[in-house]
Amino acid sequence: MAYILYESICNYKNYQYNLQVNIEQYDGGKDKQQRETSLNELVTNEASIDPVQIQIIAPSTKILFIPINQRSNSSTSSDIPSIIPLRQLINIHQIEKREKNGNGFFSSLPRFFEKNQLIRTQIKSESNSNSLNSSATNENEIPLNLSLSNVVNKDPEAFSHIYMRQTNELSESNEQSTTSLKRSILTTDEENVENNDEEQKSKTCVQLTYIDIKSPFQWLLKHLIIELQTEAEAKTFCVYLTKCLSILKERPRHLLVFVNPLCGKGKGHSIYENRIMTLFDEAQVNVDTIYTERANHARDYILDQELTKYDGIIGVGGDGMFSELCHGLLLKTVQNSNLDINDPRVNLIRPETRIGIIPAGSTDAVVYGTTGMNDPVTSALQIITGESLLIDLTTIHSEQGFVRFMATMLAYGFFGDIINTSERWRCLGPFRYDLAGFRQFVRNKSYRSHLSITLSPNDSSLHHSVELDTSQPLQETTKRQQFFQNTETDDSLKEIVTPRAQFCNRNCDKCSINDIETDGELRLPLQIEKQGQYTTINCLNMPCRCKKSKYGMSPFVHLGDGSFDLILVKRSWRTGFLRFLWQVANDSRYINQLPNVERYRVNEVLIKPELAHSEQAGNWSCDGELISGNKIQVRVHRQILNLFARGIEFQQVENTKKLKKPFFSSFWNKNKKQTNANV
Ligand SMILES: Nc1ncnc2c1ncn2[C@@H]1O[C@H](COP(=O)(O)OP(=O)(O)OP(=O)(O)O)[C@@H](O)[C@H]1O
Repeated sequence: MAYILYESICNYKNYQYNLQVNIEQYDGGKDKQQRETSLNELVTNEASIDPVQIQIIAPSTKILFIPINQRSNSSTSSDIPSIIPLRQLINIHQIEKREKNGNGFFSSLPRFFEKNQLIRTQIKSESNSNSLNSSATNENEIPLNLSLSNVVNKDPEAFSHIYMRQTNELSESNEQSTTSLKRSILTTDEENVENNDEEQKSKTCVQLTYIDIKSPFQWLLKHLIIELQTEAEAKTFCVYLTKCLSILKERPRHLLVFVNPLCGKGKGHSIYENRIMTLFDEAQVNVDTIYTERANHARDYILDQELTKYDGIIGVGGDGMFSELCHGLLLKTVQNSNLDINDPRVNLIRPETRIGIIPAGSTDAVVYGTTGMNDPVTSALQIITGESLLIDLTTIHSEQGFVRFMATMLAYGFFGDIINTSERWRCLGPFRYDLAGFRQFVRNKSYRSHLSITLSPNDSSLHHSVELDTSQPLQETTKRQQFFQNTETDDSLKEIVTPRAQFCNRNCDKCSINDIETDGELRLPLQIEKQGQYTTINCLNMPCRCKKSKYGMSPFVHLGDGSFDLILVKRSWRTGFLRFLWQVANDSRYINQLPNVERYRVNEVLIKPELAHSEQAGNWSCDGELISGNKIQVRVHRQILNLFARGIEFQQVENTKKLKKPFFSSFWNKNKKQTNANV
């Protein structure tokens, strides 16, 4: 049942609204523990509301702006949202608006303006100036409340010098210009206040800072200043909403932030100081910041220090920084619970602390995979609102024991060799990767390997009309095993084991399946052995999207379903491998249709290079770092990390599109047998 916690009239510009705070009563549904709170916790002594003892669902609380006295359809402002859900509210406070007689403007401008908001305001003030000036001819129609855009319109002289600075400084489009611009507005404003103190009269306004989620991939911070009728009303409104905000338990209050000053060509420092710190300030999140001084600084700090006072650990950097945080946190949990990390069958325990990553690296595959794009502000806002995403990680073991955790991709062969060569060519700068890639492509090396693959039992493609006798799981495994082993051609096997084409969404079905038993059907892992000559063998825990690959190498891998994708690229002519690379860069949804590519969804894989007498093994790379081993075992750990991220909301864009077969696919299929024979 919906309940109105607060109601009054407010003004925004020259429009009037019925302002409501609606809460929803808890009706005994699921998620009780997390969501309920008692209404009397929200109601203070000052409140006029009857402190009824009801349970409410805090996250469903919303602020409504209902237009009143509509004279025409255009009598509401498009700047004001009709609803601000509590989840999207960052903070609220009363501000005092002083108005100059005649040419009124604020003395209390919002504390913080985002760069793009300032630009938008500027553009708006230029384009709307005529219409607003003419609409203000009648005294009764002068806006009761003024935003920055109106201020500029109403008193062009007072702001003309600021306008000049805005134009000059913003055209430089660097972070510093935004900072100095903020200062310039406030300074000018304060000077005017001092000079005209007697002329001013006081009104009470409320500033709401909230997140605008117009695009699911990009979140923006916005400010809204509304005016209430009396100071008491404004105060009650702020008290209620502050209380509501305080019961959002998922929001972090204290964070530890590691900044890699060298990441992404040295942009980590400026991204953090100019764009992110102000957001944490706005949200009143306490932050302890450490600028890393060497590789593994963050990992060692997490391992050595007591971190229980923090609600989360944040890295400002790229995938390497993310990997450091994972290693620090997971190894600490392993130590604390006396687990043997060198045992390939180790069962890890999920750390309680959440990890967040603010993208500032050169690839940012983790952030692309978990938020949909690499926007530092969006990631910071998802941390502030306490979004949560459980993701899988894999352990990598060699014959020597534990090697490392893998978050994005493990590669043997082509991609490992590129990393190895580019390490030796460091003096060439970033260009070395392209050069090493070209060299490797020309060499067209392939490696003979043996793979023991444990297929994921949760992938529905495996339930291919095999009748199960659930009372005898062991026997059943054998039956299935036989079914797969007796499958005659490579093609029919491929059809059965290729994962379903379904993007991993926020709240996706596959990641929310609880166990290996669903629909009364017992799903058991299935073992297959493979042997062949491969140009590259890749294990992907995330899609690995980046600027150079729209969908990543494995677009349908799921973040939390307890499996990862194994992509095998068999030896082929260079043209065959070029097709694979082209498809990865442009549209990897179809790579399994290439004759030389196989894709499996797996729980575990053991990769053993098989070398003839004088042959040299290929190189291994894991999350962009070189690793070594004669045989490598990769094993997934389901939902082992809790990330501050929302997951990707693909459904609006991608799932509505029908997957089309690639242009060449019919040609490939026709010639598949011939190509295989040639190789
Ligand atoms: N102060 C530092 N000096 C040298 N290396 C550092 C420092 N801080 C972190 N590192 C190391 O730098 C490596 C790369 O960092 P990071 O991943 O943040 O940036 P990137 O390489 O630009 O981004 P990406 O991994 O997305 O391509 C990491 O492996 C990390 O261990």
